[in-house]
Amino acid sequence: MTKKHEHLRALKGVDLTVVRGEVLGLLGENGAGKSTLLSILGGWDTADSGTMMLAGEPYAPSNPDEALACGVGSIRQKFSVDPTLTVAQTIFRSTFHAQKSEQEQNERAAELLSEAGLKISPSSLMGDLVRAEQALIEVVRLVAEETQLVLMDEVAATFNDYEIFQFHEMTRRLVSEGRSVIYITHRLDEIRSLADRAVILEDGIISHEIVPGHMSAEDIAFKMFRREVSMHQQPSDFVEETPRLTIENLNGAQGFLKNVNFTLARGEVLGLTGLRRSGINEIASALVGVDETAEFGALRINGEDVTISSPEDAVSYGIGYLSDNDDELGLANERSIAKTLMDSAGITKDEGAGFLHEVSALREVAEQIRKLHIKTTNIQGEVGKLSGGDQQKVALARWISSDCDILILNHPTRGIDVSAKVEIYKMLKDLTAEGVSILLIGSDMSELMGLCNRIAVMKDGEIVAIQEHRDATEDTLMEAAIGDSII
Ligand SMILES: Nc1ncnc2c1ncn2[C@@H]1O[C@H](COP(=O)(O)OP(=O)(O)OP(=O)(O)O)[C@@H](O)[C@H]1O
Repeated sequence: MTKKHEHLRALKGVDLTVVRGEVLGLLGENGAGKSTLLSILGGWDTADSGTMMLAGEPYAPSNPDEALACGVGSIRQKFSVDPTLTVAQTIFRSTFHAQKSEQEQNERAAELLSEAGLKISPSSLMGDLVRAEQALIEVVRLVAEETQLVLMDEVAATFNDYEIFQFHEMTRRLVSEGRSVIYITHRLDEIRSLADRAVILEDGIISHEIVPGHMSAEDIAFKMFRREVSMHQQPSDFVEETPRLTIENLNGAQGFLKNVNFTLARGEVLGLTGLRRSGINEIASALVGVDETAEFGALRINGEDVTISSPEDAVSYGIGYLSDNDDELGLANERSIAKTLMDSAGITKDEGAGFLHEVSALREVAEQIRKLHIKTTNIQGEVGKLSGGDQQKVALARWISSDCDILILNHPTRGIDVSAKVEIYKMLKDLTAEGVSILLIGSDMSELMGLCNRIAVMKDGEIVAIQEHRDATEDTLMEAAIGDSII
């Protein structure tokens, strides 16, 4: 199979076989062509040349509905759900059950949900579910649609360990029933525990086929990047004690956040983690002035009381926020990569030296693109045409090069390949060495352990533990996050 996007040869002759009852991992660095390949398999795009056979029959879907009619369904990287539909309506939306009464749909959905081991009500609104639950419902939908080949593109990028466990359980059930799954992820622990087999896509060509369960993450990374990638990170030494940000008795999110207290020191990375609906995202909304119900006993920056009523206010106080929601990344799809990276207007407090001078600014942009391995042949090209992981790098790079003293980064490395992640860890450490303070909201415990000086764990809208790096392990963090809940 071959495919060009404009002048870029995204797929240069891919040969691939998927057998019944297997999870096939699809690995490769950002921009390698993985999403392009799945888009063609799922009928979202068409190949320039090549043929596909499905169960021995020629297969060439011209749209996703045709693919679904042939038994091929996808959950895409940026899947969206209709928040106004119920769970049952979502599950049956393209099946004959959609014509049945609400009660019948709810009953049948309850059976499917129970077979999948999910405790979600069929009448819940999709908009009330968290992202991981929405993804699980999407899988149930594919089961209801009798999909035989399921394509999953980076669906679990922001899931916590428990959500990944649940998602993998469901995926294994799909294959044990004879379906096949093609699974894209950048989390090598995920691929090692889930995939029976994996292929590595390298610059539009399949370069390796591996059995990931038999290999270490380091060995897989070596095959992917043809060099060693250091997987084990340690946070920088941190000595500064002066609080830069002080939060006292924060209540918000319509009463959900309760008496939250913490400080963030100069040069510190404070992790913030928790299971679903723990309150970690709500803290970010309160801090950047989006949550109108937020009330602070005290909110101090460098010891001074401040009031923040909007993200612009936050920036004026030197607080930058990288959301984990694609729509809130602040990227305009049609803008050029260079302009997006250069124009930190509204982000930089002081549009000083480097950024005023176009030539040195462009040089800086080129350097960022090189360091982060952003795959593009044209820095004047549109941001929206970069691969998903490369767009995330651009969004993050803008904040890294801003003048903000405090960065709130929500799942900053989601969708980014392991090699570029290591570069990003270095950049974040350099920032903290310069005195920048980082509140790192995340679900990947090993990443938090590798970067954070302290990690705060939330549960039910409260901070239930703040663990020093030297005392914390992935297990102690998970125990605090779970508490006495029965999951
Ligand atoms: N619509 C488009 N127009 C132009 N170029 C595109 C378009 N879509 C993708 N590309 C380019 O094709 C290449 C492959 O992109 P693709 O999204 O398939 O990569 P990927 O392996 O899925 O990356 P990631 O891991 O970041 O999701 C990239 O260089 C990307 O910039």
